[in-house]
Amino acid sequence: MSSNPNFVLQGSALESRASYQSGSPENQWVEVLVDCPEAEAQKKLYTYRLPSELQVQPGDILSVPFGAQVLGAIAIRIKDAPPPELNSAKIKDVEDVVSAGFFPPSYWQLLNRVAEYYYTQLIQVIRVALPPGLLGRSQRRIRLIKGDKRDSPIPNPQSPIPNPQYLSPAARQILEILQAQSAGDYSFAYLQRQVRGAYRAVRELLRNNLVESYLEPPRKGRPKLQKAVTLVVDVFPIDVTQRQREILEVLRRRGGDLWLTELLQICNASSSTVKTLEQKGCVVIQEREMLRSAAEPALAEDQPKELTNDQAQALEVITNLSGFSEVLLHGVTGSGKTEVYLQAIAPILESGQSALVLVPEIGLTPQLTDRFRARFGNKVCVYHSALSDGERYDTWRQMLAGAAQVVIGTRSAIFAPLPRLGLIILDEEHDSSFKQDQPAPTYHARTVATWRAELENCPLLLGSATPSLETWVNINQGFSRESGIEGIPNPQSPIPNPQPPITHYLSLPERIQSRPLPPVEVVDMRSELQQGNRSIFSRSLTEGLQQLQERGQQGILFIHRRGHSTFVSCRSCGYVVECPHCDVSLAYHHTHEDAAQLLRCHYCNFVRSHPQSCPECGSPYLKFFGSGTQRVAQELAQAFPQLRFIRFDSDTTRTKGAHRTLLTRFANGEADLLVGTQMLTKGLDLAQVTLVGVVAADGLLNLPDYRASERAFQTLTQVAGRAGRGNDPGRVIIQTYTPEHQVIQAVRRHEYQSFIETELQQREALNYPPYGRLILLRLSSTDPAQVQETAELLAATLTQKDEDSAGYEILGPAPATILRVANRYRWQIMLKFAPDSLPHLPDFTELRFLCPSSVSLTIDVDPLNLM
Ligand SMILES: Nc1ncnc2c1ncn2[C@@H]1O[C@H](COP(=O)(O)OP(=O)(O)OP(=O)(O)O)[C@@H](O)[C@H]1O
Ligand SMILES: [Zn+2]
Ligand SMILES: [Zn+2]
Repeated sequence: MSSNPNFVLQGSALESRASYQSGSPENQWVEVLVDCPEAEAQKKLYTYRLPSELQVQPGDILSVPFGAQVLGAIAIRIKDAPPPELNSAKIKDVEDVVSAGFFPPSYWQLLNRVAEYYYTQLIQVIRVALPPGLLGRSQRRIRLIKGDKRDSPIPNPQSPIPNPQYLSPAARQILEILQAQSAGDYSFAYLQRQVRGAYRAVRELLRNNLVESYLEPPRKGRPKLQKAVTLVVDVFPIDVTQRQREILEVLRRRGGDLWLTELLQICNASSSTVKTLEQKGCVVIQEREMLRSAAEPALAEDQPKELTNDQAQALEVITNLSGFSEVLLHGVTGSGKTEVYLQAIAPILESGQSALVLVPEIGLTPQLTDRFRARFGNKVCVYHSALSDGERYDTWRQMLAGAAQVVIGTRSAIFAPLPRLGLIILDEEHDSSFKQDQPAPTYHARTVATWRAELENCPLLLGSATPSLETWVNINQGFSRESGIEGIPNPQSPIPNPQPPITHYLSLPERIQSRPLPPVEVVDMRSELQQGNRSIFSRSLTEGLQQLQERGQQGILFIHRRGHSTFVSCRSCGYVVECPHCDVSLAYHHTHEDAAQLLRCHYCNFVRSHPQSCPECGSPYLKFFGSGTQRVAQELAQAFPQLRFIRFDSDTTRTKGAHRTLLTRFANGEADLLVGTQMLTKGLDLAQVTLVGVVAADGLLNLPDYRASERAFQTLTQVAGRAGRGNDPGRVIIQTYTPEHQVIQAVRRHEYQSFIETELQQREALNYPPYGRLILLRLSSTDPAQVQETAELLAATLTQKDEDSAGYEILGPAPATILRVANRYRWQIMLKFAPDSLPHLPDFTELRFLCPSSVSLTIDVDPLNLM
């Protein structure tokens, strides 16, 4: 394992840094992030005094006394004075620098930039970036530097016992203790117990380069070691028995390398037999690190495909990029964007660099990760929040090791500590799951990716069939800025450029093999009703579903909501059953015939049984409104008893691996139809899917949000794009009560560009993103009066700032669309401003200072979700 020069993780690499120079300024203090649960609960930085002989930079890893322990900590800020509220006599000293420059400067800059832009504390950003427990409860240890490794001032480097005359008695005592033990290695705490003045004495020894200090990684995160058996001879010696020969043969057939347990299992042998083989010099048994990467099935190898012309052109531009640039790969659904990513990554890996690929939700796209694994094998590493802490820790260590690799991950993987980054890719860049609403930092992975690419001086590739308006405008502006052309970039006539533009627009306007995009049929559900069809399935959709089995094809049915019905209401008095903790109606859940009938809150998860009669007037006539996945599933079972379907929503995919299992069953043809929500719109590439049905598009269209149209267009286009990706032509049926809606019309005609132009005009008129910027202050409290008062106070404070030409407009304060969620009352203040003039907001601590402890405040920068 080669160690990377920038990220130094103790335990795998040692840092012997000359940080003990004298003459550094007296009286400095350092604020540190201490990594342990107690400190974390306090949500604050701790201040320590810097002994004059220590030189510390932000980003260094230190060891500090904390309570009775000595813990790992990250230096955040150097200060010339201690905080006034602390008694400076009581401030403890930093013990030592354990690892200098743990964060390379560019990475440290990135974290600081995120903290600044998103009005949040650096400590919060570091928590998002670091896997939990990376430094937690690390133990500081001291070990002898062996004579041959010592580039010391001692004349004879081979001398086993250095001349101790110039050392203090305490230092000599410690040296003796270490030398008396074969490994020459003790915990610092142990030495402190044995020797008075151990602290100074160890520093003396460090200064003389006689010992080294390191942090032992936390126990729970320790790499898992396991015995591996490696074949080391080509020709088997004659003295091996028949049985031993069999074992060697197995090992050879399996590539000469197996875990011991595996080998024993396969051969049904005992470990003593394998030991004998080791004694005979045929194999070596070694402890090796076993990476706890999430278990994934073995995959057949996959070769690069021969590219279409469009793909080849796009790839050519991408591979010729050098340095920072932003590239939009705008390819219709099924146009082969993923193949372009794969072939863009290959040369990066060959040159010893790494690539980072961000995807919306990893569980939903096992197919995508499979394609990467099939192409790049064990160079692929998956990183997302659903991994266990141990898995995350291992993945981090693997990334730090610095070998060329591909990391595929969700939002937070943008902070993956990959050295030598050569390319960043965001697949489905328009997807809103790249944005974190809360907790802070409320970052958008695309924004952070832009900064990271800039800092690492590498290209950023954004891929989508339906690019976000932000990206569209951004690419367009960069393009025209550099090349001097106005308006929408035209990929058909690339403008010759003396200097390469910093943004590029690449288009894949056709599907692979010139397959047509599926025709989209819009069904007006009002006329269905007029003609006497009361079913939730139109006649077209019914016919389409009936044909599936006959033709041996598969379909996808998209429903906007999970559950059975969105709400339950009394026919006699109109009462609607609501959540006792939130201002929303409860959704009715009924999964199958014998299952309990439940009412569930989709905001706080409150559950109650379904009442037999109206809680208000006692009437037995309760009616269900709004169809969710369960209701549709029940109606399907009634109307099409032969049809085999799989329900795919967050209720059926709760368990680990459920996504993969259900999708694999579907791909294997165990069902005719996949019925589900939003989750199935992404990246599904199945040749046998010909029919896509949208049961009711209206739920998507009429949301109280300025982004509703953009989002509806993206979702419907993506879901429609699942049809007809193989040889059989596809067909899409969208049912709606508003067939004339511009979103429906744009989806029907596969018209991205004209849709987006209309949309952009509306945004510009209202000064909404991407033309204006927004910051949303979210306040919440269990006390309705207090949160309202605080919101008013904050708004008043911000208004004063406004008079000093703060450069923003204030909307609100106003109660959130749903005032109460999980017993917390929510208020909001919106700030609107021009994108090029940063507002002069009071900083976070100032605003936070105005909030009583019972009111929590989140600053959502560039919010996507305004609810
Ligand atoms: N050059 C090629 N020749 C043959 N098949 C290809 C080629 N490029 C891609 N494909 C295949 O075409 C299918 C669609 O490609 P892919 O899934 O990459 O499209 P996409 O643009 O990412 O789609 P979406 O955005 O809809 O998820 C895949 O099965 C892929 O293996
Ligand atoms: Zn009633
Ligand atoms: Zn609730």
